[in-house]
Amino acid sequence: MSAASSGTEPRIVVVGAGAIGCATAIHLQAAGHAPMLWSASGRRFGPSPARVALQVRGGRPRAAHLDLTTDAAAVHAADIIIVCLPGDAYAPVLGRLAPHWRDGQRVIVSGALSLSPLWLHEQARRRGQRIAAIGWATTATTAHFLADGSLHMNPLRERIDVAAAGTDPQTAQTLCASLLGDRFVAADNLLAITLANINPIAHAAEVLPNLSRMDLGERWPLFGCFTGVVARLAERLDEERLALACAFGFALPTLAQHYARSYGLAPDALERMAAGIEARGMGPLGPSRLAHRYVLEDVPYGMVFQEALARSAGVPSPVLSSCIELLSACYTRDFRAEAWLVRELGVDGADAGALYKRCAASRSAVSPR
Ligand SMILES: NC(=O)C1=CN([C@@H]2O[C@H](COP(=O)(O)OP(=O)(O)OC[C@H]3O[C@@H](n4cnc5c(N)ncnc54)[C@H](OP(=O)(O)O)[C@@H]3O)[C@@H](O)[C@H]2O)C=CC1
Ligand SMILES: CC(C)(CO)C(=O)C(=O)O
Repeated sequence: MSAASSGTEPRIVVVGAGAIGCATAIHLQAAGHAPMLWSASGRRFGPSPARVALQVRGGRPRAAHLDLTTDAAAVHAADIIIVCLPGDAYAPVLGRLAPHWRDGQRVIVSGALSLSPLWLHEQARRRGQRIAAIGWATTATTAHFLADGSLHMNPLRERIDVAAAGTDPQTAQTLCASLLGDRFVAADNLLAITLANINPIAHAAEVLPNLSRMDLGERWPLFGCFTGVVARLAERLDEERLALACAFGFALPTLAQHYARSYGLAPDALERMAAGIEARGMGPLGPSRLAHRYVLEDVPYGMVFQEALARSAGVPSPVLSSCIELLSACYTRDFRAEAWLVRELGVDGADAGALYKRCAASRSAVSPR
């Protein structure tokens, strides 16, 4: 019997010691939990510290202390695992952890891209493991490390859409609310939360007009440079995302609504909202190198996935495809070929209705005991 089912505090492990992993763990602590941070590389805090100290900014400056391990046995022992990794870490890190899943575990993918919870759940089933894989459309909060090593983190978002494989959406919602409060909205289908993730399109609009800044290693404020030109590209990409969602019957929040719920602002023109985020000191610097997750994660795991889905559903996505094309040219990389999850899940050329039903069926496929 797990700790959770015996009525004691569930053992929670947060996978990924980046800004979001640390910020999620700190929010969990504030909600009365005792999470353990698990790091694959041990890069940020060293390979073996048991307890790490962080200076936290954003609101009242304070110190936070987190338990940290690099031992996969901690993941095996956990009742709830919260994955805070970029898409390009799914294969190396989750591939390494997969043999350590055990029956009854709930694995939450924060900011899930490319139907990753469906992939985790189906993979586990093939291994004979009964896990519930839960996807959040976005992260619990936004956060970034500052140059002095301190962590800037924002408050929890007002709304996070959640869907699941291996358990029903309401059970997933209740579990998530028990972790971080009443901010989770259950979606029936994992496709809905994948399309609700605005990062791929927002980041494409942000980086494309600023690629030479990244190439030159400049310091530039991400939201401070979110001018009208960025807003117009973001709006066109958002229209295509929402039209695709609509073809599946999902009415999703717009990018402006997402920013409103993430930063406590009133919905407005995107460039004015961005200026508001910047003025409140809530935004990060833009990338100062080309090799950044805004491209390396978001193109193959977000945009190429969305493009394949749009093709399956017969929904035009010319601006999305043009952005993939341009970024592939600028990076001299074939981002479409890098999108292994699209192939692994058989999304390209799939019948859109069949994919929808596969996600729907996965909810009740195997429930953790
Ligand atoms: N930061 C933010 O405000 C937001 C982030 N997100 C999403 O949340 C996720 C995590 O974001 P964030 O914490 O900022 O990201 P980071 O780039 O800081 O990466 C998080 C951690 O993932 C692991 N990792 C990163 N790249 C690789 C790789 N190539 N191979 C193996 N492991 C890797 C590392 O873990 P370790 O150090 O433990 O080895 C790293 O610390 C991303 O998907 C991001 O898009 C979404 C919205 C907002
Ligand atoms: C920039 C931010 C916080 C909001 O778009 C984000 O989504 C990210 O860093 O991944």
